Amino acid sequence: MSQAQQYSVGILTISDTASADSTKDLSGPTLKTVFKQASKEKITFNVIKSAIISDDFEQIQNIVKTWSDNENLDIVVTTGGTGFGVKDITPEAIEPLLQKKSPGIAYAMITTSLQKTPFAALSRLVSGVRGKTIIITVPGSPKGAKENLEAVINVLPHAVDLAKGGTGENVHAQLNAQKTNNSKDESGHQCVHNTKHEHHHKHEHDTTRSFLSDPLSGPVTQRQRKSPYPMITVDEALNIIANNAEILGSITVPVNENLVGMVLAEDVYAKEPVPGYRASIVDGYAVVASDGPGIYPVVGVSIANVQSEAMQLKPGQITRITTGGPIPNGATAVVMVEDTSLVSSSADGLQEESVKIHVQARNNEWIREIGSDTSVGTVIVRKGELVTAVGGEIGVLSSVGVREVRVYKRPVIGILSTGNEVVNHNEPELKYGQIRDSNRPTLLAIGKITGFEVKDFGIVSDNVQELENVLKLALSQVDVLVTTGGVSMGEFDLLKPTLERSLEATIHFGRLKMKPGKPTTFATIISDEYKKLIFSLPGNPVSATVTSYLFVLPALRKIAGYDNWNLPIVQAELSNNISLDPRPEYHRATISYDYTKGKFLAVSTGNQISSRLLSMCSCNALLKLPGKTDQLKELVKGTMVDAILIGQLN
Ligand SMILES: Nc1nc2c(c(=O)[nH]1)N[C@H]1C(S)=C(S)[C@@H](COP(=O)(O)OP(=O)(O)OC[C@H]3O[C@@H](n4cnc5c(N)ncnc54)[C@H](O)[C@@H]3O)O[C@H]1N2
Ligand code: MOO
Ligand SMILES: [Mg+2]
Repeated sequence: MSQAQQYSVGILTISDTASADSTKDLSGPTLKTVFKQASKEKITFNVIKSAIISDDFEQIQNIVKTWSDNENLDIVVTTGGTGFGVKDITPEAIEPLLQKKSPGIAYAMITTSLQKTPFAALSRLVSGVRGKTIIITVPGSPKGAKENLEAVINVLPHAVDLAKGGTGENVHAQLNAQKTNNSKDESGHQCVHNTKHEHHHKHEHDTTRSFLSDPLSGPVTQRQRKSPYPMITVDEALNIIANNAEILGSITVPVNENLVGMVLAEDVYAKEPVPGYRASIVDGYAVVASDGPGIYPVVGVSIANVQSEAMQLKPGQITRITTGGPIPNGATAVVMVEDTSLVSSSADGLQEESVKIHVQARNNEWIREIGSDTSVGTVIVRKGELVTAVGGEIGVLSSVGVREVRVYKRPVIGILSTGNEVVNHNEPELKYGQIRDSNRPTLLAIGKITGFEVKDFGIVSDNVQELENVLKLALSQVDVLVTTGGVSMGEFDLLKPTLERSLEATIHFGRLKMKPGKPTTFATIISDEYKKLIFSLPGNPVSATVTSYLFVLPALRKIAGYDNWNLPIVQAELSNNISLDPRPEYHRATISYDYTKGKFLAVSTGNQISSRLLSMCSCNALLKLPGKTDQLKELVKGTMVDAILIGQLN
């Protein structure tokens, strides 16, 4: 405890002027001084990274990501680009990188500045946590930067400690020992250490709301000509989705065939043994093994049926028994009927009187002991496990007297297509420019085959009001909403602004480094006290299908409580050369097991253009191909690649 706590810091100056001439950067050095002055014997801040860049979206993101993800800095402070100037984009670049937002930090900074100037109201600061790094943005003016950092610097060590999984107590002690000038803790303020706790109320983002999408009412002449959405990787996207996909709770359901497709919310144990009594494995005679071969009187019948109590057998006696029948007390083995012969029968010829046993039975031969199949207390299904029809879980649960189990609630999914040109697929005739809706039938089918309840919300035209109405209606009825179309750069691509501006949804990402599926959009909204997920998939039919497997299905599986919600991946050998796309590609292929080679072989489904839905036909795997580089333009036949299994192996 006496050792000083060390915190690594990076300072990023974001300014066109300063990046052209570093001597113009005054805020960077000012912030460094603030950190130096705040370093005392117990807590020291070490500024180990600093950089000056222009107001460039991608550069900002790259540096902040590197400093947090690769360099593992404790604190990253950016200065500049937080105002209302046309070039100011720092909050827009930083916000998508934050895995947890901390509007309180921005609030503390702005409140302090407001005491000096009303213009502080124009400050658009954002802050939060990425991994184990606390990221804060401060204004570009040296005065504002200093003032703002000083307002929060004393809470940063505590924030870092919590972000790193600590309790924060250590830092509290250090801070108290250091007797910092504004220690709130001395006045009895309690910190919340439960970092898992989430507040589910509607305006969680209000203090930091900022939009990347175009305004809804603006003319086409004013649309952004470059997507403002940072292009993130598929893995980053899956992480974001996983952080937002939460289990919905559990329900108790009876054990029957409807349990198939549900995921257990508890470990389930056998309540009764199987068999519940010592039982015969064959049809024959229960004997006392030590009697040996010989002729014995048949003193009773022990058939697989109700018996009030076990019969009693003495040495020198045998009983007839059927498969599954209860072994009489005193019997030590069963002899198969094939190893016996009838010696005498009753006068009416209906009953066996005595039988010859031809063989020497071994003790316990052909006897299933109580609980030898399933003993009491055996785990039958574990929490997080899926109940399948092949797995036999339903049968075993039935056999041991488990009549009900607790399972996770399954998410209800809504599906809709968007587009003025899109018409129902069974329309008798198409007008020029119309296309048949193939996305909705496909996604409805995927939802159904993967065991989820799907609701169809039809085709919605590219009209903000109609979109808003249907989206709201759908969101009131489902847990996860999947839309297709209208997420790219076209003037009728209205999903992003409608979600963000009309529905007040939070868009977590709007562009991915992948093919197909680049404009895939993921948003969340708090509705009916629940966090609902919205996947706005691209309209191109292949893109919609591929992204529904890659993103929607894992999310549904996570919500449904699957322990293992990722899709299975196998390695497969390419059967053709494949030229690489600049973006990492999810190439549709048919994979099958080749016994002579002892591996899976992958055959491409042909032309992979995102409109060619035929490339999905007979596809059972998505090959994960890397993006093209100067060194690697093509993967040759024979290369082993990861294949995400989306269909049956034939
Ligand atoms: N200037 C740019 N244009 C495009 C970009 C880009 O980055 N810059 N991205 C391209 C990519 S990649 C994709 S993918 C598509 C995504 O488009 P949207 O999500 O906006 O979808 P729409 O524009 O509504 O439609 C695209 C295409 O798909 C057909 N479609 C739509 N819905 C259905 C349906 N339910 N069933 C069958 N087919 C459907 C639609 O008619 C269009 O042909 O954007 C590129 N453009
Ligand atoms: O990424 Mo888009 O999905 O090429 O077609
Ligand atoms: Mg479009």
